[in-house]
Amino acid sequence: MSSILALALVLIGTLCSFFYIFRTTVFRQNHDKNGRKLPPGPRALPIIGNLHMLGKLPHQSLHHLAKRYGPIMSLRLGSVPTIVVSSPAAAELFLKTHDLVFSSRPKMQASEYLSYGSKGMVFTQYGSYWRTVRKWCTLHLLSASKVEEFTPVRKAHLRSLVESVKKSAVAGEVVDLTRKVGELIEDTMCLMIFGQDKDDGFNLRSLIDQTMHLHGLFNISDFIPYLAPLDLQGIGRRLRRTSKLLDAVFEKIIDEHVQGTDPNSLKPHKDFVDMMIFMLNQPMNPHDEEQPYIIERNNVKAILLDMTAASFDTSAIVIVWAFSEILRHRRVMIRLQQELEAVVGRNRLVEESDLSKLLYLDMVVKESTRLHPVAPFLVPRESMEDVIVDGYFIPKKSRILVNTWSMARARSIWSENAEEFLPERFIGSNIDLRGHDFELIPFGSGRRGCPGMQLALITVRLVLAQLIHCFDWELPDGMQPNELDMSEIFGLSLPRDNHLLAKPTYRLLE
Ligand code: HEM
Repeated sequence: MSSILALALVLIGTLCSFFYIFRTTVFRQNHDKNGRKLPPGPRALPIIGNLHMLGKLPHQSLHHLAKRYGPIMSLRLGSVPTIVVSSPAAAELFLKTHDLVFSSRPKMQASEYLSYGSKGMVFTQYGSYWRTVRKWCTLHLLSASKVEEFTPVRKAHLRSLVESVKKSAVAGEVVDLTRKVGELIEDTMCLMIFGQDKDDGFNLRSLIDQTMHLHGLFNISDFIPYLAPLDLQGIGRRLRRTSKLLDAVFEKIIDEHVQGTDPNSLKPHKDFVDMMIFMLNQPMNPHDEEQPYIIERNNVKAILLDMTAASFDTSAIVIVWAFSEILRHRRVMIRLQQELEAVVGRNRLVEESDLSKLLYLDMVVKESTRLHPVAPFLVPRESMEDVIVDGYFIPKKSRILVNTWSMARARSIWSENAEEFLPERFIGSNIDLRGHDFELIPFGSGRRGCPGMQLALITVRLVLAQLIHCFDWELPDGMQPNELDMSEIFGLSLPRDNHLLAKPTYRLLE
C-alpha cells in the first residue's frame, strides 16, 4: 500500500512540475503580468534575460532564433524588453504602419559619450530638436543640389585613385582595396563636411571605426544599469578614451573655422561647419513650446561627429563587400565590364551622368546590400508608447531590432538560392532599395530612414563602376574565388573582418 502511495505522490509531483514548467515557459513567457499577449520568444534568465544568447555575431544568432520563434520575436536583454523583427511584412508594420511610435532611439551609454548626450542626429530621441537637426543637415549637406555641387570633388579624387592603382598595376603590386576605398571616401567626405582636406595630424578614420564598433556592442551597462559602475566589459573606459580623442579633433576643426569666419558676415556660408558656427548661441525654435534651446559648441561637435560617423564607413563597407562578391564571381565582373563598354566605351573614365544607364551595376549593388547589409539591425529604434502590432502587445520603451541580415536569407522571399550572390534575380523585379519595398531596406525606412541615401548611392555606384571599368581584378597569390574569407565583424555596421586585397591590370585604351 505504501509503495502505491509513494508512486502516486511521484506521479502527482511529476505532473505538477510539468504543469509549472509549461506555465512558465509557454504561457507566462507569452504574456505580460497583465495577461497581454507578447510576441513569442525564448525563455529569459533572471537578471541577464537573453543576453547570453547573442554570441559574437548577434545578427546570426537572432536569425537562427527567429526561425524557431517567428518574425516578431520578443527577448529580454537584461531589463530591456526587445523585439526582433525578421520578415518584410513585419518590418512594414513597425517602420510604416506604426512608424511614428517606433521613431525614437534608445538612450545608450555610447550616445552619452560619443554624441555629447544625444545632441547629434543619429542617436537622438524623437522630438523637435531631432526634427530641426535633420532638416538642417538635409538642407545644408545632403540635399540633391548639395550632392551635385560636390561632383567635381568626387571626380578629382576618383581620378587620383585610378592613377595610384594604375601605378600598382604597372608594378604588378597587390592593392589593399579596403584601405584605398576607405581613404577615398574619407577624403571626399572631409571636403563635404568640413570644407577642408583631412588633417593628417589625426587618425580620424580609425576613431570613427572605433565609434561604429562601440555603438554596436551590447553593453551590459545599458541593459543592467545597476552594474554600470562596474564597467564589466571595459566599454565605458573605451568610450571615454575615444570621445576624448574625437573631441580634440572637432575642437580643432571648429577653432580653425571660427578664426576664418567673420561672425558678422552671415551669408553665404562657405561650408557645413561655417553654417553650424553661424547657428552657435542662437536660440533654436524660439516659438516652439515643446523645447526651445540654444545651440552650443557641444551640439555642433555632436552633429559633426554624427555626419562623419554615418558617412565615413558606410559607403566604403558597401563598396568593399560588393567588390568581394565580384571577385568571387568572375562572370559578374565580365558582365559589368561589358555593360560599361557599351555605355562608356574604353577610351574614357566613367562620369556620374553615365550611372543612370548602368542597369546591371544597379542589380549588383542591390544584391550586395541584400546579402551584406551595412547596418544589420538598422539603427536600433525605441517605442514611444504601448502599442499592439499584429495582435501582440509591445510595451513602451521596447528596443526594436530589424534584422535585415535575416530578411535577406528568407527562402520564402528569395527562393532556394537566397544565400547565393545572384544580381540577375532583380531582372524584371520592381524591388528597389530606397525604403519602399520592405524586402530590401539597407537604408531603413520611414521618418528615421537614412537621409544620406542619395549621396551614398552615387558614391557607391561611381566608385565600383570606375574601378571595374579601368581594371581587371584577380585575387592575390593564386587564391581561388571560393577561398576568399568572407567573415564579418559585428558592430553598428558590419564590415569585412579582413582587408580585401586584389591585383589589378589596367584595361582602358586611354
Ligand atoms: C551605403 C551607405 C549607407 C547605408 C547603407 C546607410 C544606412 C543607414 C541606415 C540603415 C540607417 C538607419 C535607418 C533607420 O533607422 O531606419 C541610417 C541612418 C542615417 N544615415 Fe545612413 N547609410 C549610408 C550612408 C550615409 C551617408 C553617406 C550619410 C551622410 C551623412 C548618412 C547619414 C545618416 C544619418 C544622419 C542617419 C540617422 C537618421 C536619423 O536618425 O534620423 N548615411 N543610414
